[in-house]
Amino acid sequence: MITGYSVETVRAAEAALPELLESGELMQRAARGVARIAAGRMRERGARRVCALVGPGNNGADTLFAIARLAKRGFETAAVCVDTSASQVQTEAADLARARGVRLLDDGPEALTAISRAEVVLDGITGIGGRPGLPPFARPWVDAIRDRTWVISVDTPSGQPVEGGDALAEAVFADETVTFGAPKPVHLLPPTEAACGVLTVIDIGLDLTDATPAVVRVTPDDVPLLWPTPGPDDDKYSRGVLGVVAGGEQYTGAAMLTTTAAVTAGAGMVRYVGTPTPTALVRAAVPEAVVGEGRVQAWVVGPGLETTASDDAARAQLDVARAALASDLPVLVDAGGLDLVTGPRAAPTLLTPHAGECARLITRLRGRSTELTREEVEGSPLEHARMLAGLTGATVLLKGATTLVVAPDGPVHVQDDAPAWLATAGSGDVLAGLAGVLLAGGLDPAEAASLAALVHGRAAHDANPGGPVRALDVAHALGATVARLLTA
Ligand SMILES: NC(=O)C1=CN([C@@H]2O[C@H](COP(=O)(O)OP(=O)(O)OC[C@H]3O[C@@H](n4cnc5c(N)ncnc54)[C@H](O)[C@@H]3O)[C@@H](O)[C@H]2O)[C@@H](O)CC1
Ligand SMILES: Nc1ncnc2c1ncn2[C@@H]1O[C@H](COP(=O)(O)OP(=O)(O)O)[C@@H](O)[C@H]1O
Repeated sequence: MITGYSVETVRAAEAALPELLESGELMQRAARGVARIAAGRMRERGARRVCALVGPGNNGADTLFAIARLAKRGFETAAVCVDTSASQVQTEAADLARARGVRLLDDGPEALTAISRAEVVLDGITGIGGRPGLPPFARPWVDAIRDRTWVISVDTPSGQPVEGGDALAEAVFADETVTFGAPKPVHLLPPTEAACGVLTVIDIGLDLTDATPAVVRVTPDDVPLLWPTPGPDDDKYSRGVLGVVAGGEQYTGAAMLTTTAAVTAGAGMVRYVGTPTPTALVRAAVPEAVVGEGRVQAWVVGPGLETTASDDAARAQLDVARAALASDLPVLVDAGGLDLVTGPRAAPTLLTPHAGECARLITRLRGRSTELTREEVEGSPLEHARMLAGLTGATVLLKGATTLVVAPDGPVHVQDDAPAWLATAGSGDVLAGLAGVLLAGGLDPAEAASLAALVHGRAAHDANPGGPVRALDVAHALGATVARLLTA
C-alpha cells in the first residue's frame, strides 16, 4: 500500500524528531538523497551542467546543500537564489555552496543564461511550505528552462498545490521529483501527479506508522491481504451471492459483461434479474449465473439499465432495482442505476459514475438549474467526487484514466493501474461485476472499489499486453489475473 500524508502530518512527524530537526540532520539527509538521485541521472544522461533554483525557505536550503554536494562530485554547478540572507540555514548553505565552487547568482540576465544552459535543473523554489502558484520572482526562472532540460523538483514541483487540486499551467512540471519521508497528496492525486514525473521517496527517518494517511493507493502486494479467498469451510453461499440487476432491451450486452465478470472474479453465486433479451443472452453465455431473484449478500444495480422503459418486463426489473436500493444490503450503483439514487441510504453503498454521470447526478441532487458539465468534473475530479460523496453519504468511485475512490470520511483512494486501452465500451460493466463480488465477499465499499480498480487495470493489461482490449476479454482475464496477484 502506498500512503500519502498531508503537510500537517509530515510537519508533525518532523517535529517529533527535534534533535534531528534542529541539528539540521533531517535537511542533510534530504540533501544527500537529492544529490544522489541527481548525480545518477546526470551520469545516465551524460550531463555536466546543473543549475539550482533556490527559493527563500527550507526547500531552497535543501537544494543549496544538494548542489554543494554535486559541486564536490565535479559537476559544473550554478544556483540562482532569491535571498540567501533570509534565514541562517540559507546563509550557511550558500556559504558552503560558494566554498565548494557553486556559482551563486542573483536575479538577472546571468541567472537566466545559467538556467537556459543547464542540462539538469533542480527546482527548490518552494516545497511543502508553498502556496499554489509560483512566487513572482521565480516566473522568469521557470520560463528560462528549456524543453529538453531535465527538471528534478525537490520535495514538490513548485507552484503546484501540495495538498492536491487543479494542476497549474504556470507552475513547475517536473521530469522527476525527490520527496522526503512520504509522498504528499500532490504526488499521488490527479491531475497534479502528472506534474511530478517519476517519484522517489527518500527515507529521512520520519515515523509515520501511526499517522492517518490523506491518500492511499492499493498495490499488488495488498491483494493477498484483502482478497476474499475461500477456505475449506466455505460454500457458495458463505463466499457471497451477488445479485445483478443490469441490461435491458437496448443495452443487452451490459448484462452479459457484468455477470461474466462477477462469475470469473469468483462470486460464490450470481443471481441475474433482467428483461427477456438480456436474460436469454445471460442464460446462453453465462451458464453459471442463476436467473431470477433470491437471497443475496450484495447487489449491483444499473449497468445498461433503462430507467425510462415502460413495458411490463422493464417495470418489473426496475422494481427489483428499487427494492435493492431500499434494502439493508450493500449495493453498487452504476450507469442507469444512478438515475434511481435519491439520497443517502443506511447500508454500504458504492456509486461508480464516470465524469458525465457524476456531473448529471450532482446536478440533479443539488436541485439547481445550473448544470454541472462533464468537463468541469474532469477538470477537478477530486472536488466533485467529494461533493457527490457528501450529497449521498455513499462511497464514490469516479472512473477515468486515474480512478478516485472517495468515502464520506477517511483517506482518498487513488488507483492508476489501467492501460488507456481500457477506455472502451463495456469495461465499466466489467468493473461493476468485479467490485460487486468484493462487496458480496464482505469488503467495505472503499476497499472493494480500490481493489477492483487495481485488478481491473491489471486484467486489461493481461488480456492483451500493450495492445487494444475488448471488455469481454477483460472479464475473461479476471480469474487468471486474480490468481497471479494472489500467488505472486
Ligand atoms: N524542517 C526541516 O528541517 C526539513 C525541511 N525540509 C524541507 O523544507 C521544506 C519546507 O520548508 P519551508 O517551510 O521553509 O517552506 P518552503 O521552502 O516550501 O517555502 C516557503 C517560503 O516560500 C514562500 N512562498 C510559498 N509559496 C509562495 C507563493 N506561491 N508565492 C510567493 N511566495 C511563496 C513562503 O512565504 C516562504 O517564504 C520542505 O519542502 C523540504 O524541502 C526537509 O529538509 C526535511 C527536513
Ligand atoms: N484513459 C484511460 N486509461 C485507463 N483507464 C481508463 C481510461 N479511461 C477510462 N478508463 C477506465 O475504463 C472504464 C470505463 O468505464 P465506463 O465509462 O463506465 O464504460 P462503459 O459504460 O462503456 O462500461 C473505467 O474503469 C475507467 O476507469
